[in-house]
Amino acid sequence: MTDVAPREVLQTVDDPQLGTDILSQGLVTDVTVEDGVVSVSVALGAPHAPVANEISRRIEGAFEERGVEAVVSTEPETAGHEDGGPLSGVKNVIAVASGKGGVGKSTVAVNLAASMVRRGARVGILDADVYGPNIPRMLDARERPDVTEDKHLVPVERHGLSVMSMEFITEGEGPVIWRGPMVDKVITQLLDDVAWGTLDYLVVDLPPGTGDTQLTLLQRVPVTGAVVVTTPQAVAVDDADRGMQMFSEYDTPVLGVVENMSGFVCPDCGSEHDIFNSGGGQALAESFDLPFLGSVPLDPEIRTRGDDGRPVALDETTETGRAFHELTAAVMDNTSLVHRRERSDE
Ligand SMILES: Nc1ncnc2c1ncn2[C@@H]1O[C@H](COP(=O)(O)OP(=O)(O)OP(=O)(O)O)[C@@H](O)[C@H]1O
Repeated sequence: MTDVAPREVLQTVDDPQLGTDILSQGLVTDVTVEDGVVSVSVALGAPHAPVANEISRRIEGAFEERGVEAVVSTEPETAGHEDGGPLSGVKNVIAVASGKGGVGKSTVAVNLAASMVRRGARVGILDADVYGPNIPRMLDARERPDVTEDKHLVPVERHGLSVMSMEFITEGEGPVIWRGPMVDKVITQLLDDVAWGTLDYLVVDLPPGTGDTQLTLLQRVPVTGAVVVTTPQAVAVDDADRGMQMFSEYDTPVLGVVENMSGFVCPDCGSEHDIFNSGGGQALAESFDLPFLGSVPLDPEIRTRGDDGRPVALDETTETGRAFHELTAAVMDNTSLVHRRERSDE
C-alpha cells in the first residue's frame, strides 16, 4: 500500500460519459487511507444513477489492480438546493414537459418516478398540471394530506413515493380556469408549503406547453433538468421550439426526449404495429441536438394500470415496465452528467 499514491491511481480512472479522468474533472471530494484501505468520496450528483455504480466499479478496480482495497461513496456532499427553503433537502428537480397535451406526459412522469424508487432512490412527485391534475388517479392517492404544526402539507405516501397535487388543495373542485397570478400562487404554495423532507429526486409533472406554471417553476426553482415527452407522429416543431427556447432562457438543461406510444405490440398476434408511425422522438432529439432517452410502446396495460393506481413501471417483468426502467436509467445518468459537467467547469 505504501507505494501507491491514491491520487495518481484516481487519475487513471476515466469518466465513462465524458472520457476525461475523474480527478482533473473535480469529482473527487475526499480521499483518506486507514489501515491500508482507501476511502474515496466522489460527487456524482444523481444518487443511484447506473453511471455512479460504473464509476465506483472503475475506482475499485483501479485500486484492486494495484493490490489495494478501496471503498467508494457516491453521495453528493451537499443536499442540493442550499437556500434553506422548503426544497433544501431536495437534490434534483426533474421537470417533465411536453409541447402538446395528451402525449402521455403524466404517464411518463409517474412511471419515471416509480422506476427511480425501484432503483433505490428517495423520490417525490409534484403534480403541477394545474389545469388537469391526474397524478392522484394514476397513483390511487386521493386522501387529504396531513398538515404539520407549522402549517406545512405532508405529501401523501404511495408506492414509496411522496405525492403532492394541486388536486389535494383544491378539494377536487374539478377543472379550473385560472389566470396567471392564481396559478402562480398555487404553484408557490405547492413548492413552499410542503414538507418534502430529504429527496434524491423531485419529479414535476408540468402542464403541456409554455404557460404560467412553467415560467413560475423555472423562475422559482433551480430545475436540474427537463425531460421532454413526445409521440411519434409528425412532431410540431414550433411547439417544441418554444419549449426549448423557454428552457434555454432559464438555463435549464434538457436531459433528453422520450417517445411515448411508440409501436403497438398486439396482445393477440404478438407482432408490433407502428400505429402512429415511429421515429418522431428520435428526429426531435436530433433536430435539437439532445439525447434520445428511449421509447415506450403503446400498451393497453399502461392505461388500465394507470386507472388502477398501479403504474406499470412497478413491474419490471413486463416489456413496458422494462422500457421505463431503461429510460429512467438514462434520465438519472444524464442528471449526473449535468452535475459532473458543472463540476468540471468550476
Ligand atoms: N404508452 C401508452 N400506451 C397506452 N396508453 C397510454 C400510453 N401513454 C399514455 N396513455 C394513456 O393516455 C391517456 C393520456 O395520458 P396522460 O394523462 O399521461 O397524458 P398527458 O400528456 O399528461 O395529458 P395532459 O395533456 O392532460 O396533461 C391516459 O389515459 C394514459 O393512460
